[in-house]
Amino acid sequence: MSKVLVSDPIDQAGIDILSQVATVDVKTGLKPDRLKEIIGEYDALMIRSGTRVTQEIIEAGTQLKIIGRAGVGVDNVDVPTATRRGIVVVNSPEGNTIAAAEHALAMMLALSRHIPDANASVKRGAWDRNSFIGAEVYKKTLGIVGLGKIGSHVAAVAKAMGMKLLAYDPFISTERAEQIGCQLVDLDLLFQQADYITLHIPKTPETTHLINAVTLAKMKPNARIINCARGGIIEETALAAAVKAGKIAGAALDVFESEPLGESDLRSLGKEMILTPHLGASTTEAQVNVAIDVAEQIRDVLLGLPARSAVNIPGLGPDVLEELKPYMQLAETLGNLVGQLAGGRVELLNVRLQGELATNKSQPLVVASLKGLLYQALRERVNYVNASIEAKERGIRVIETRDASARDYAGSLHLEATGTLGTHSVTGALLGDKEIHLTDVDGFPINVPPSKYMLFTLHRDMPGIIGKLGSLLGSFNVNIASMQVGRKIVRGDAVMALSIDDPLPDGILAEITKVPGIRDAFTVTL
Ligand SMILES: NC(=O)c1ccc[n+]([C@@H]2O[C@H](COP(=O)([O-])OP(=O)(O)OC[C@H]3O[C@@H](n4cnc5c(N)ncnc54)[C@H](O)[C@@H]3O)[C@@H](O)[C@H]2O)c1
Ligand SMILES: O=C(O)[C@H](O)COP(=O)(O)O
Repeated sequence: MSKVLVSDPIDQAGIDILSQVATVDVKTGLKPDRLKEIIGEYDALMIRSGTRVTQEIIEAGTQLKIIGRAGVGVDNVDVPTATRRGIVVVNSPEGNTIAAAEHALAMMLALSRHIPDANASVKRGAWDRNSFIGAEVYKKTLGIVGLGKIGSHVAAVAKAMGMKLLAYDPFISTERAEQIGCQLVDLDLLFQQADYITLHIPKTPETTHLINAVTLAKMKPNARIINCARGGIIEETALAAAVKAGKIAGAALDVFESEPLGESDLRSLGKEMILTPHLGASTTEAQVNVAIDVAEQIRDVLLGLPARSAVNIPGLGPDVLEELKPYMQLAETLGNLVGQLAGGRVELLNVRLQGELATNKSQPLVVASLKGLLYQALRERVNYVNASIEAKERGIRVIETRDASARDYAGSLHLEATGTLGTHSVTGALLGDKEIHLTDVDGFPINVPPSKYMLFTLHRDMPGIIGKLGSLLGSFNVNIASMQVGRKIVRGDAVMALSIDDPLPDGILAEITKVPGIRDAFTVTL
């Protein structure tokens, strides 16, 4: 039975799902050294933001197949190292969207009305109404940086509260922003005009310290900043200084450069600074959502099925996956076949996506083709996660073309591999939407389902060849299950595809190529 380590607090709903297929150990608060010591026993690791999954941890996790992040941000996981080692990294992109958006809105209102400090003062026994005069958000300008899932929900609620919305997000269109009720502006204008600024962007090299002494100086003295996205987007010392000096009116932070927050100037500020301990996703509803979402994906991957929200398999979202699933198998089979026909070291793989496959959505088929191509060399070590990297490291160039006009089948895939021993090609399609058929080998039309053991010959189309080959195979006790010849012109060159019941015994290929008229022969195992 597989083993899963859960190293951060996860809702029981997720543990119950994992327990259907694995032994689950919940060990939270592990020190990095201890995690490194034990991770080698586990097939899967489930985390939140508390566990840092570094290169060292991943390399010690020799059995790891999947790392599941019960939440959105995977910045605590060394994704490139996981990818290189073929470990799927999954998250829950939407499970805590509402929780995080509501926390940002709560922070905005709490900051405007000094709720945390007013509450603390009443609890201390005071009744001080004058120190807590607030500001209304109605008719104020909210600047939203990052108009993705969380930013969009914040926009919808803020609009209903009567706020004017500005947004900065270089990756979304003006039309989309307008649909959400936001005016898309550049960052400088947003900084200059906003009364409230809320951050909903990932932490990237571009967004690190986006809020710093220079950008803070552009803001209005009554501006208030909310960060429920990621620590490090704000330069904390510069923010503390700006708030202390009254250059801006305040800030509310849920996330910090280093968590848990250590000694910090931020702690010394009064009611103009609200700090929460990374609570954005901490609602009962969000924790159930993310736990179920990620546990289901871990379960699927442990059962050999693909994950729906893998962050390191490009383009393989749930909708695409559902549509492409049968074609992924086709691509893998063709990749494996053409790799064996080409033999030697493959240097170039041409992938032609034809008919209905000639859409941008079909990109994962290129990865699946590479996975098949590399299978003979890497066996179980190659998967959808690391196939592209492994191919690149082996110097395999990939050329991807699309031909929507190919009409023989609804969709078909053509692979051509060029290697040190020559060039070979195969084409395949699905019959009845799921049965794989080879429809072409080296330019010769055939129509056969692939089987585990196959023999292909290139020969002259002339009387007697089939009989001679049959007798030869018979003399080696090889049973033929099916056989088909593909040719372009009568008595020209032809291809023969045979399905055989067992692997071809050693030495027989050389005998086959001695049969007059047979130019070449290839045996493959699929
Ligand atoms: N505090 C919490 O507990 C909590 C909970 C959930 C999510 N988060 C964080 O909130 C952030 C947003 O999450 P989401 O689910 O909305 O993500 P998302 O991917 O849906 O949206 C992010 C948006 O940021 C935009 N963006 C990227 N780079 C940008 C840049 N340089 N400038 C401006 N915009 C840029 C993207 O185009 C996208 O629209 C993430 O950092 C996530 O980790 C925090
Ligand atoms: O990226 C996220 O999903 C949030 O930061 C939530 O983090 P958490 O799961 O540790 O609460």
